[in-house]
Amino acid sequence: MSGVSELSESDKVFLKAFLPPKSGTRSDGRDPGLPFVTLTYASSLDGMISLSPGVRTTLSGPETKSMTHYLRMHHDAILVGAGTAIADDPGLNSRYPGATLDTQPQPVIVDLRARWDVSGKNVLRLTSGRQGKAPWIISNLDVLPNQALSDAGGSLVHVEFDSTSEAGGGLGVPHTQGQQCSWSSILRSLRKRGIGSIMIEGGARVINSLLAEPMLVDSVIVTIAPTWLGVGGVAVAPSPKFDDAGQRVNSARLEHTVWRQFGADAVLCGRPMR
Ligand SMILES: NC(=O)C1=CN([C@@H]2O[C@H](COP(=O)(O)OP(=O)(O)OC[C@H]3O[C@@H](n4cnc5c(N)ncnc54)[C@H](OP(=O)(O)O)[C@@H]3O)[C@@H](O)[C@H]2O)C=CC1
Ligand SMILES: Nc1nc(O)c(N)c(N[C@@H]2O[C@H](COP(=O)(O)O)[C@@H](O)[C@H]2O)n1
Repeated sequence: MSGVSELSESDKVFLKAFLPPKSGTRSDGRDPGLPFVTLTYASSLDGMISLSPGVRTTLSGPETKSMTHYLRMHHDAILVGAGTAIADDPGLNSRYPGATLDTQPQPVIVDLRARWDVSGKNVLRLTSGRQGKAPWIISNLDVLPNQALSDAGGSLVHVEFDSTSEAGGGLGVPHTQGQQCSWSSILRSLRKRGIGSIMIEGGARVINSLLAEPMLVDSVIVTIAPTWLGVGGVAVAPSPKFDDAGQRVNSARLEHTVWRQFGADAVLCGRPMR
């Protein structure tokens, strides 16, 4: 049993304006080289997404879990960072009633340092059971994919380091923590591979870095669970931001917000203010 059930018609109506447009691409005349990006995660009342680094933590109740699987079915791809892949061993498929292999999102893992070994992981188990697609791994290394990955039909997506990121780096040079690929490069390379819409689920480093680039994010859908995880949890807290006068300002903000209760949880949808 997946514990995922159909949403009510009114839940679907609530979410509709925040889903990717039917074509899967941006409808507002903006950059066609980028996919429609939905940032979505579950948070506690103290802004935490897990109890401590590397610990898989259930925050969503059954209703918001069902919502997540509904959202997954409405995107071409679903992305997490290496930290999440290592901590959670996620399935990254949609278990929403009626989901077929065709409607499954493409799993994407950002793992530039090849820290995560996909062999024997849930995502491959689901691929072999035809319940999910074989993953793509965003990598900077100029190496052949892991045997288990290529046997399953998955692949590496090569993305260059951002030239402005800490410590530089380049093709084939193992990078140190701190070197980044720009989100724009990652998203553009996925768009070139046919991804028109992508749901980005986390973890904290991925979410925090994307909140600093509101131009790249179309929708934000946050589940808020009625619980506090406490000090030591993994927080969503983007880097501080300063105005031209050097005064501290809010790091990010949503506009056009709507709220709805799903079971015991609240769901907040909005668009990042640019
Ligand atoms: N409640 C929720 O909804 C969710 C909770 N989580 C939780 O979050 C935690 C994991 O968060 P966190 O540790 O921050 O890990 P992340 O999943 O954010 O992964 C971070 C790593 O991904 C790689 N990465 C991400 N973005 C980039 C980029 N632009 N360029 C280069 N590399 C990038 C880096 O790998 P490297 O360091 O190798 O370079 C980085 O360290 C887990 O405990 C998990 O359970 C996760 C998702 C959702
Ligand atoms: N929406 C949501 N609520 C929670 O309580 C969570 N812990 C997460 N985590 C995300 O979901 C992934 C697990 O996915 P599978 O069910 O294994 O497919 C996990 O990796 C996080 O991205 N999300």
